Amino acid sequence: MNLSDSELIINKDGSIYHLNLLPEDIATTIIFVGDQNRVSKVSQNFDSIEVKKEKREFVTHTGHLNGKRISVISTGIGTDNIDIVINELDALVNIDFKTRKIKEKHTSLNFIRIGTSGSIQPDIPVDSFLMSEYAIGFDGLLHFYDTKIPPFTELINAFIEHTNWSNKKADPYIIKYDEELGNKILSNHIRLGFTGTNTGFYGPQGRSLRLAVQDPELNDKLSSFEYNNLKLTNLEMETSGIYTLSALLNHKAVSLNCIIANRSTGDFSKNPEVIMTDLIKYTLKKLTED
Ligand SMILES: O=P(O)(O)O[C@H]1O[C@H](CO)[C@@H](O)[C@H]1O
Ligand SMILES: O=c1cc[nH]c(=O)[nH]1
Repeated sequence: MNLSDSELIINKDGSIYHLNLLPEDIATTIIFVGDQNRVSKVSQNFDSIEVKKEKREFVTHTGHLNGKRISVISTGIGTDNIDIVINELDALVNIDFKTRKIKEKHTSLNFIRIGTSGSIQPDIPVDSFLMSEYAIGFDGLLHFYDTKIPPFTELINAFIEHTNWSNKKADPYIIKYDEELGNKILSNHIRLGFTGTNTGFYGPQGRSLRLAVQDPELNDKLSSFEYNNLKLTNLEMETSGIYTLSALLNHKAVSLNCIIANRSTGDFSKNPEVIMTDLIKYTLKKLTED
């Protein structure tokens, strides 16, 4: 089946609609960052930079480090942007833009998110690093796809009961990291965690400036939830979407979090840029050593 012009949208120069990238512009190892200014903080560590392109909040640099080709792309904020980024990256490698047909040979990409996040446990301090072993999505993205991902039904039901989850919100869903890719990056500098992916930074993460939230106890319920020794550790805004689309499209994904806020103690990192630089350098070292 040929994909129509309105489904697979290709710009006049042959690049994909939002990312503005050609198939040859991306490596198979791709680092995601939320903030476009973080892209050059990653690529300044490369030995050489081959591609620099951007459109909207999606900035891409592709280069080489220690003989390995790596891309870094800013996703902007939220799983709605992740839906665009991962579908378009997958199209770049798995759809033939000339015939508009899905290629017979599948190419698998490695996605590594390097993001910031807020801890919800007092013993996970600011300036620490966390790899999301599991993510629970409060954003609903998974429900728009015909998914065969096995649901963690008992865990989700226990969560819904513990939090008295409002049925006006999207049904939470749970999804795991890619263990093989995770093990390549993991060390005793990084703890494994269970990450909540929210559809906003304020109300959805229980922050109240001038607006009251629907459930002021929600963050306490999130941090007190425990099921088979699994406790929720931190909140951010992309991981569940990255894990879901990677699993559905047969790519590998891992999400790394710099803990810059601790929601239970009220702390915020004194120098988030320094700890982010540490995590970037650490991750690049792990990705390029063999
Ligand atoms: O620092 P990034 O990677 O953007 O990640 C976190 O920061 C943003 C909110 O400030 C959200 O995108 C959240 O997931
Ligand atoms: O508390 C936080 C900190 C960073 N990013 C988030 O989404 N939440």
